[in-house]
Order: sequence, then C-alpha cells, then structure tokens
Amino acid sequence: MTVQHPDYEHEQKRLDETRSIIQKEVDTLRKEVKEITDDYVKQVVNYKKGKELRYLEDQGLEKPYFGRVDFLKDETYELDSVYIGKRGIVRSDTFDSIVVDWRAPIASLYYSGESKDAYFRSGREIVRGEVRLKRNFAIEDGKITGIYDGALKETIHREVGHPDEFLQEGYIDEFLAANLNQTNDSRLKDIVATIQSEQNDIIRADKDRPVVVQGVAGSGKTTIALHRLSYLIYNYQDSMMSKRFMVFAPNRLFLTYISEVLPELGVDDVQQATFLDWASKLVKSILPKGWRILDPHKPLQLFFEQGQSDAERRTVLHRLRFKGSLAFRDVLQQYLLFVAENRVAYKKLSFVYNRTKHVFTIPGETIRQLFAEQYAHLPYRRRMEAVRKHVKQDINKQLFAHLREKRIDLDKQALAKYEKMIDQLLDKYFSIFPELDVFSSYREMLTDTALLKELTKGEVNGEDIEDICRSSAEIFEAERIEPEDIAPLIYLRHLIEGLEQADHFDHSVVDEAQDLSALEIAVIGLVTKRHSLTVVGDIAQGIHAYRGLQSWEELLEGVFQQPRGVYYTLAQSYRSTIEIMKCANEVLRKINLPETIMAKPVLRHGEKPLLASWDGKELPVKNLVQLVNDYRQEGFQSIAIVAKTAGASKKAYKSLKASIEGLKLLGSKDTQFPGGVVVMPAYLTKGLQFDVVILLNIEEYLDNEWDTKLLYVAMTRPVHRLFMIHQEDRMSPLFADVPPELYEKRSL
Ligand SMILES: Nc1ncnc2c1ncn2[C@@H]1O[C@H](COP(=O)(O)OP(=O)(O)OP(=O)(O)O)[C@@H](O)[C@H]1O
Repeated sequence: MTVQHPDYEHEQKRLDETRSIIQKEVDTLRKEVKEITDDYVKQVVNYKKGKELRYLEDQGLEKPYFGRVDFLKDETYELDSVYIGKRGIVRSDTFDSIVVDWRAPIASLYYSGESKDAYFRSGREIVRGEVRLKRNFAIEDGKITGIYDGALKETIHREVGHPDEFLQEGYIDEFLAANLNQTNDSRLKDIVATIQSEQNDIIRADKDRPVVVQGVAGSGKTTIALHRLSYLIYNYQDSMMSKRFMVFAPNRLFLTYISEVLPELGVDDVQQATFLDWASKLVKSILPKGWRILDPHKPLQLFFEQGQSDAERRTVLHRLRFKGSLAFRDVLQQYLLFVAENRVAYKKLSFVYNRTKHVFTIPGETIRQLFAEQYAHLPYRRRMEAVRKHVKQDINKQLFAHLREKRIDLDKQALAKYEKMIDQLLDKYFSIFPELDVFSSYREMLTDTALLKELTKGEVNGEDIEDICRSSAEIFEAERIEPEDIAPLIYLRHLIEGLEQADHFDHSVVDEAQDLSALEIAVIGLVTKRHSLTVVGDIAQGIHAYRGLQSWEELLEGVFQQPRGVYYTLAQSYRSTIEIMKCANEVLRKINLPETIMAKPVLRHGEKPLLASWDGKELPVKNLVQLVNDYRQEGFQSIAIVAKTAGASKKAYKSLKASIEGLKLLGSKDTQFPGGVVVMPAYLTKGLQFDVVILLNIEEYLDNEWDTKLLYVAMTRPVHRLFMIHQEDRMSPLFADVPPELYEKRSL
C-alpha cells in the first residue's frame, strides 16, 4: 500500500494529468461565468456552470476522485478503467468522461461485493462482466498518499470478531477508519468514498417500492437515506424533482444537523420537516376555529419523569397507542362503511317521462350497491359524484332505449330540458345523503363509546375503549386535540374528501421512523407518489413508548403491501468505538430484542467508557468543568452533557453555564445545532453524534424497556469518548449485568 505500491507512479501521473485537465476547465469556466448576459437561457446555463466551477475549485482540483474500478465486459472483452469521484467530470473539448460520478450506474461496481460475476444496470440493460480491480486512493493536496487494493466489504467482514488482528493489518484503519477517526464538529458528512455494499444496495434500491431499513445505532441510516436522495435525483431527473422530495426527521434540531450534508451531495432544495410540523399545517383547515394542538412533549415528561400515577400513565399509553395504530386506521375505514350502510336511506329513484307516462326507476339496492361497494374505494365526496354520474348514465340509457322503442326523436332543446330535470332530481336525491364533516365525524367516533365499540369489532378491549372515549372527550371539551390525533384526522380527510394530488411528494425519507406510529407512516405513504419511500430506523432506539412502532412487520404487513416494501437490515455500526458499543449493547441486552437489532462492534478501538461517582447531591460543577477542559485539550470539539430529562438538563445548565465558556442549553424548541459544548436531555440526542458524551445521573435510568432504550440512545451518541456519572450508592439497575471489564471506574 501507500507510496510503495507498484502502481504508485502510474497513478500519480494519471492524477497529475487529470488535475491539469481540470485546471484548464476551471480557467475556461471562470471566463464563461463572468460573461454578463440578458439571455435567460444563458443565465441558467451560467448558473449551472458557476456551480460546477465552485465544485472544481473547492474540491475537484484537490481530490478529483477517490476510487478506481477495472471492469472487463463479458460481451466485448473491453477493459474499462473507471475513476470514481464525488461528481462526474467531462472534458469540454472532447466530451471524454475523465471522472465518473459515484451515482452513475457503472460506479455501482465500486461498491458492490461481487468481483467475478459482476454486473450493473444501465437503464433497462444489464451489463455483465468481471471486476478486475477495485482501488481506493487517499489523496491530499493533489498528491496520492495511499493506494489500497481490494473491496472494503471483504476486509470489514474479515474484521468482525477479530478486531485486533484486523487493526494490525493497518489497512482499513488508514482508509475507512481514518475517515471515522476524524475529530471534526461531528456533523454528518458524505461517505461516498466508503459506502459499503449493503448500504449501496439501499441507496440504489428500486425507486418505486417502499424501502424499510432496520439499522443499528450508527450504521449510517440517516447518511445513506440522504445519499439515496442524491442518487435518485441524479438518475431520475426526468421524473423526480428535488424540491418535491421530503425528509421527515424527529426534531428541528436534527434538521439543521443534517442540512449541511445535502448540498454536499448535490441536493439543494429538498423539503425538510418534522412529521408534526408538516402535518399540523395540513390539519389546520379541518380544525374548528380557535382549537389548538397540545404540546407534543407532554407525554414524554409523563413517562420519563417521576411522580405520575400509574393509572394516568396507563390511560395515556392506551389512548395514544390506539390513535397511532393500524387498528384505528381500520376503524376510520369502518366508519365510512358504517355511514354508507346505516346512515343513508337508499330510496328508489324514479323519473316519469311525461309524454308516454313511462316511469324509469333505479332501485334503492342498486344505489346502495354502487355507493357502499362498487365505488367504496373513492373518498366519500368523490364517491357521491361518481355514483351520481353512474345513476345519471343509467337513467339516460333507459330513457334513450325507451325513445328508440317509441320512435320518438327529441330535439336539442327537449334534450336539454330533460337533462335539467334529471339533474334536479339527482340533486334532490343526493341531498339526503349525510354531508360528512371530517372533524365532527372524528369527534363522534372518539367520544361515542357504543359506536367505537361497534367499529372496533371486538379488536380492542371494552374498558380501554371507555377510557379512550372518556379521556378524549375531556380533551375535546377544552377545544384541544393531541398531536396523535393529526395522522388519523388526515387519514379521515383522505377517506372523506381525498387529498390534493398536487401536493404529493416524489419521494419521502422517514428518519427515526421507529418513533412515528404506523398510522403516521401510512399517512406519509398516502402523500408520496408510487410509494417511493425510504423508511429508516432502529427498534432498539424507540423511546416513544406510547406511540412508536413495535416492529417493522407492522409496516410491511399492514401498510406497504401494494407494492410490497423491501426490508433491509444493517448490523455494522460505524460511529462509536468498539469499547463504547460493547458496553451499550450489554445495557440493551436487558430487554430481549431480536439479535438483528444488536449492533456489531465497529472498526475502531478507543478508551473504555468511564464511570465515576460523586457523593453530594449537587452537581460536581468543578469536576465537570475540569473534565470538559481536559477533553477540549485533547482536541475534541463537540461535547454533549446529557441529563435524563429536560428539567434536569436545565438545572445542570444553570449550574455550569458560568464556568464553561460558550455552553449552550438545547431544548425541544431549538432549531439550531450549535456544536461546541452543549447540555441537553437524552431524548433530544436522537440521531445526533458528538465527539464526547458525558451522561449525568445514570442512576435515574430504571429497569424498564423505555429507560433502557433511552440510555442506549444516549450511550451510542459519542464518536470517541463516553463518560458516565452516578450518585454514590445509587447505580442504574441497567448496569447490573454489564461485565465490569467493559468500563473503567474513575474518580471525578
Ligand atoms: N460507509 C461508511 N463509511 C464511513 N463512515 C460511515 C459509513 N457509514 C456510516 N458512517 C458514519 O457513521 C456515523 C453514523 O451515521 P448515521 O448518523 O447516518 O447513522 P444512523 O444509523 O442514522 O445512527 P443512529 O440511528 O444512531 O442515529 C456517521 O458519522 C457516518 O458518517
């Protein structure tokens, strides 16, 4: 490897040539973009050229590519040597491609594991052949500093279970691990040079099927979902627009955290929102005037903070779970059926043709059959229109047959007159159909115990239904709805009015999907064209006990059936060191989750997690300040001090702010991710990462599923160091079975 590599000179020469071509391109582009023009088309072209120029100047010149693949095509025996970079580069004089974009079909060979029977898809065609060489380059300032031959995947697989042996090879730790080891400000970055083959499969999965990914903490779910967007935009520009892409993320903080990587990947203008922010806007027009949505964080406090009665927790838990369940979706559908079968009087429709006194009739049962069955797939209001149209055609058919039989010719005027009469008749007939209002229907369903019992068809326990109706009625009484009402309200709107097609997304990414309910995800499916969704999450990190997904099956079986969703798992974790992941895994083992959900240790070693205790009840401010300073001295930039609850993090912030320069407190309303040293509650660390995490009062994490998951989330945030603090004589029961050799005790 590196400079002794036999091909070093050849590769350096190739790089020098590439760079000199790029330099020429840069010079030409500089001249071209300077040109001032009134021509709109030229302005657009120049804008694009400006973007290209910026890339070449900022990155392309310095490091035009990171990999090479040699591919021998079966059909022609031609050997292609392809250099792969973050963006494709084409010579403007000869139109030769000198660097291939990582998203291009042929670049897939660089990421996939196969070598002998390799193939890539180019449009509808499959090109088969053999990969003769896969090569990675480390390049700094235009100089090759490392050449690594072979597929990364194989090396990583060899490593699993034998980390020490692996590290001695000095291979991955220079290329991939060097990447992982960086102490930057820990925001997300692109991983185009080191995408692994199982990640590549997800990035390049079929665009018209829902993709569901269960990935362990730090397996790159967020990162690859964003790379998938970049891939889709590059390859399907004709049918997909980035401004019609949507990224749903767990909180606003997270959105700013990921926002920087998108432009890096060439994806500038995707929409991003939390489900709640997006859905609240949609639901506004349904709500009566003056009604408000309750604070979404209230239930979290109820579950994680002490002093709440068990009965209260139980009621809330059942109500919120029900509102997010597919059982409730079925109830909503049942309600529409119920209305169609029980609240519409399907009378016979008759029309008398005066001239012959002939009576045309459509039996009530025919209309019932049309409304309650044949057109049941349509939203209620559109269904009325469709049935009306159908009935009108039937009457017209009967009328014209009768006229033919009686040899009566009607002139235009007479025809128009009959048409008017029929319309009036139909107006009158359909006016007795109940006008369904979305919100009133919803409220009725959730407050009328007998009705809800009938609609659930015995699937939900009777006592729970009574609890749900009683507590929902109290909330409605105060002119409030809960955040968990929003998805079912949108779903009901879809059933009654239909949703605006024009607002639909070309593709949706749902990140941290385990914290959304199945019904919320079903709603996202409704507004995403062709079910083009990428849903990623980790059941082990589901901290929203009261509403999140319990398993992916719920989605795959209950939501993504047409077309069927494709399920992937990612077990390799890249964020934290082996030592941190091992310790976190042991905590997680307390709750018996399936093996697929346990993270495989990563590729890097580091210090063992540290555990310290202190005797006083007040926070050991002096020691913490010292700790933070020590970590800063070591060069770590992002440090999170994490308390279990929002209340505790506020308290910690108050005690520490005077002594730690630049300290920031992060709460659920914050939208900016500042980096540096922050204090925050554990649930907000979701999806984020830091160089160092200091966990306060870990004795407060109790022996239950939700605390275990919450602690696991917090423990898997650090890239490099984990420091845990507990009060002397009090320790979290979640550590009872963690082997002591997995962490190191230290005094504060
Ligand atoms: N193939 C890869 N090469 C280099 N780094 C990678 C790779 N895959 C993931 N990473 C890194 O691993 C870290 C975790 O990635 P990411 O946050 O996307 O994971 P996640 O699965 O969404 O995590 P979590 O569920 O814990 O929030 C990031 O720093 C990312 O850059």
